[in-house]
Amino acid sequence: MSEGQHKIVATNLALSAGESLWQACIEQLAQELPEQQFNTWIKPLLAQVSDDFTRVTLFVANRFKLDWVRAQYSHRIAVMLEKLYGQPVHLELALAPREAQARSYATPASADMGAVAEPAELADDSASAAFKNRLNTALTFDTLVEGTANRMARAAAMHVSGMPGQLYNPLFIYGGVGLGKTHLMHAVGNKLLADKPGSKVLYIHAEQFVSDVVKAYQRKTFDEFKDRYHSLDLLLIDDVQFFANKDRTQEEFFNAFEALLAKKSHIVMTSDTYPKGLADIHERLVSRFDSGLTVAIEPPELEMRVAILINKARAESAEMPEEVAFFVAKNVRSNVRELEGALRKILAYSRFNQKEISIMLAREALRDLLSIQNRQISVENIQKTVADYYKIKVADMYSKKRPASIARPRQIAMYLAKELTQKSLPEIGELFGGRDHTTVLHAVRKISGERQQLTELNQQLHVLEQTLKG
Ligand SMILES: Nc1ncnc2c1ncn2[C@@H]1O[C@H](COP(=O)(O)OP(=O)(O)OP(=O)(O)O)[C@@H](O)[C@H]1O
Repeated sequence: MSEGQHKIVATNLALSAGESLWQACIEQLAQELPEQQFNTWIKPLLAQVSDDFTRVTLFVANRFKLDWVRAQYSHRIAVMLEKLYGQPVHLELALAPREAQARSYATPASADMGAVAEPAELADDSASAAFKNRLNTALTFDTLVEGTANRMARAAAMHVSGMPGQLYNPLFIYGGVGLGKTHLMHAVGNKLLADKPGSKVLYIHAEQFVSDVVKAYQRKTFDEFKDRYHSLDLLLIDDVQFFANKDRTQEEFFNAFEALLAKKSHIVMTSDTYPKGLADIHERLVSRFDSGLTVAIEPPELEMRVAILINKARAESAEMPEEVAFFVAKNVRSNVRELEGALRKILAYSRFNQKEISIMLAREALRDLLSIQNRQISVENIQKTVADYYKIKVADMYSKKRPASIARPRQIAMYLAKELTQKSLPEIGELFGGRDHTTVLHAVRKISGERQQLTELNQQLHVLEQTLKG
């Protein structure tokens, strides 16, 4: 980062909203990181958020700290900001100018500019975090809105938190991005701890597990690693698809899995796909994943999206009229994280302009987002996306070939064309190699009927829809 960018500090870019985004981020990091690490590296950071929320610059006191924060925390911070905001956030690190340091680094001694701890000491979070459960206490069953989309998963999670180690072990929760899998997992841990405070619970992202395996390997500390993982009462492990192609990690996870199940500890996992859909994970592990209860979380339906918006606005001490919530929910359909992003924009917009929340204000606040949503999805795009997904040629979308491996993706593409575009049945037929409109109608009916029955097909359609809606 060049010196030139220091002047950003002086410019007054959407400070309140930016501050609240950054505030939410550091509150989350405070929950997840060992206190000493948090106080030393995160608390002293000064953040500058651009007014469209897409760029965050973090100012760090000196070159050493800058390198350290970049290496150790920048990825994590960027992921968290993206989670909080609902869209990718570009993160930059810069050296803080002197006047900003004087103004903003008036933090406790641990954050003293001169007092730089040894990296080796601080890098070792495996020991200091050994009994930190990494749970976010805000993510509970109470704050999770229930609807048809998550009813099964929620009921199973509730059951596990009440009677761990018994039914549904492991509990495998899968679904698309931002649908509340992580939230549900934390809720299980928080409820168990509320009921039985002495329980040993750990929430961990699969990537962190990978990194723990690597550290244990490098430092030859597998005994400590095993002590740590094999002694838990409840292991919550997020996004296990990240184990793909990591043989050593898979082996260690397999061992932990067997040890935990043998002592009737509970394991809850999440992933973006059902176990058999996981790529590059050993079969013995996949079959273990599937040996308890596997349950999907679907994208929330309209009424659930409305309830989520109203609840979340209330949690921010704001009232969102129902008609505004309907307007937003109809336009933001893909996942809850996006809904949260939309809500944050509306609240910030209303606060800055000191205006009541109305449909007009929401339309204004979400201008960019709505224009992206309204971007036309073309039949050609659907054909290409579906062909890529099922690994067939785009040309097969208009060919006369009939083997099931081709005919079925073609029917799925026809169904999506009817769902996601304004085209009529004859127009769609025309674009699929001049087929009759009754062929299209048959495909649409068949796929929409099967979608109700077949969870796997439903899941594939969600992935395709999310990809197409961008
Ligand atoms: N039913 C719900 N009620 C209230 N909040 C929800 C609900 N579902 C999701 N959320 C919120 O939406 C955000 C995204 O959820 P979460 O991080 O749990 O998604 P995820 O499925 O784990 O996604 P990813 O796979 O991308 O990590 C969180 O802030 C979460 O609290």
